[in-house]
Amino acid sequence: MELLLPILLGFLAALIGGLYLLGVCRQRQPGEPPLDKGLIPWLGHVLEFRRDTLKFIDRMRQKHGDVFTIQLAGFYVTFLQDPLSFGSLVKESREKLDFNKFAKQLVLRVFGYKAIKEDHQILHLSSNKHLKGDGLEVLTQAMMTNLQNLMLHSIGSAAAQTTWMEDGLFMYSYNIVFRAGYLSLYGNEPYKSEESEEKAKEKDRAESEALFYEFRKYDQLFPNLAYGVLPPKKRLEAGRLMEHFWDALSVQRMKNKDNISRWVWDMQQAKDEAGMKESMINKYMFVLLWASQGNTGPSSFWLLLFLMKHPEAMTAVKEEVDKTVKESGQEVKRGGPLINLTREMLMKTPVLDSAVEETLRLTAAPLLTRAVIQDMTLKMANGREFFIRKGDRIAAFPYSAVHIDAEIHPDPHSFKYDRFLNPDGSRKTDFYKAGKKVKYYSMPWGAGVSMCPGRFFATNELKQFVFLMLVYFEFELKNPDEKIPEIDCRRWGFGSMQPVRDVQFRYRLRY
Ligand code: HEM
Repeated sequence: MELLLPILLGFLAALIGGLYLLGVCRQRQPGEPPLDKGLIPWLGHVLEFRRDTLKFIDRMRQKHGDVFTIQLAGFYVTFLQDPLSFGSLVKESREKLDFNKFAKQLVLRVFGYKAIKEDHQILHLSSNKHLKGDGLEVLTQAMMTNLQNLMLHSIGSAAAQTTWMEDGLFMYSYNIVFRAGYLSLYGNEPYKSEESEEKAKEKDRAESEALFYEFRKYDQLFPNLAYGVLPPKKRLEAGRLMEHFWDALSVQRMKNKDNISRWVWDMQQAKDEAGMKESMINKYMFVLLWASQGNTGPSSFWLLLFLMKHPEAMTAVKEEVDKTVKESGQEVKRGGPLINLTREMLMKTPVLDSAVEETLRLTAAPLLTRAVIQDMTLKMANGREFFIRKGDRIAAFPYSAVHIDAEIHPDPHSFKYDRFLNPDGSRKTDFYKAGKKVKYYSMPWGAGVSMCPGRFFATNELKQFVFLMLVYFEFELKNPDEKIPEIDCRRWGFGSMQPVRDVQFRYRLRY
């Protein structure tokens, strides 16, 4: 008996420790948000959450209100779903809420990249210089040249002039916008003479096509890879794809390119100066490819589709596009020069701006997550306060909290191209809930420290693509009565959503 007692006590301690680790022992303390651990120890609600994040969060919100803590695969995550209180999450100091810790783990798992402490500063320095203001002018011009190379290379051939081409709208849009964006950021094949220019352009087209093909494979594995639930065979495939991208985007390969964007170039240099190994910089190039090309393509699909399904929106945008071209003194005609769509022209399109914002409201659904570094108090707009524990996470899912809130955006599931326009044609930024102005009325780019640094370039890319489609092509849905496809709910939380199926359309040159 004397011998048995310590063994029994040891066993009991291990059992309690185990249960504690599995989260079974955690209880809601006074002042904390409602706690919902789910039925499965440690895993908690992760399966339901992964299956359909939107549905799950709405169910929790109905049960608990706008703030609740749930258990997700070993983490306790407090969801803040009151849009009037988003400031508490977005503006909280970095000593209390940290974005990097969470992002570091993710980029290692999904891109093989080991983050360094200078990363965020390097990214923001380069983005502030080259993805906004004057720096953006250069990139917008590069995008224009590359879009025209990809979309109009067959111009001049008699067949291309009259023949209808058929394609899936999602694949067509994603393909063109991905490839043009990639070439604009990572550079073009160099050439020395006019003859070799055509060859170089052809090589750009072929190489970017091959890259897109591989990117789509990775894209489809991504959500499960990010959640660490890929089956072994697919994990191997993801590993093989990663290696392909590290090589395809490597510093060595880029040395042979022309027109590499300063955005990418400056970051390569800064990481080199910070002492990072070249093989790790190659991996970072893949992080940047993912961040810059994974969202804009799908968003361009939704934008074109919404316009095609809403003739009044299409007419308004088309009128604005025609007017902008005319006011620039240019004319599009058969055999004439290609139009030069400048950043200045892109700044005179409030109707298209509103259509882009509306598209992103309906189809961009990021999950904002922060690690809680110190015990803290979450202050709500209505004066309530909640204690949050160190080691937990705080998250917001603006899609359900704001984007489709019927009070903020009446008839929230309908596409209204002028939702973000005032009657005088200026941008509408006044939206209300319970009589209070909502500052964060749409959050496709996230917010605060991790807000998308590429948002101005992304908006330009979407506008350039639609602009060129309207100027150069006639296009229509193969089946005009076909319904807008549902959103693929496996991707909630990952930025721009994708459709569950493609939609066939046809297009041909107008001139
Ligand atoms: C429609 C297109 C796009 C959407 C909807 C989008 C959305 C987002 C969102 C929601 C985040 C924040 C993620 C978080 O808080 O965890 C983000 C981050 C980021 N985006 Fe975008 N993005 C788009 C296009 C772009 C483009 C074109 C670029 C670059 C040229 C870019 C570069 C980045 C980078 C580098 C980050 C990481 C920021 C950081 O770590 O602080 N994005 N994006």
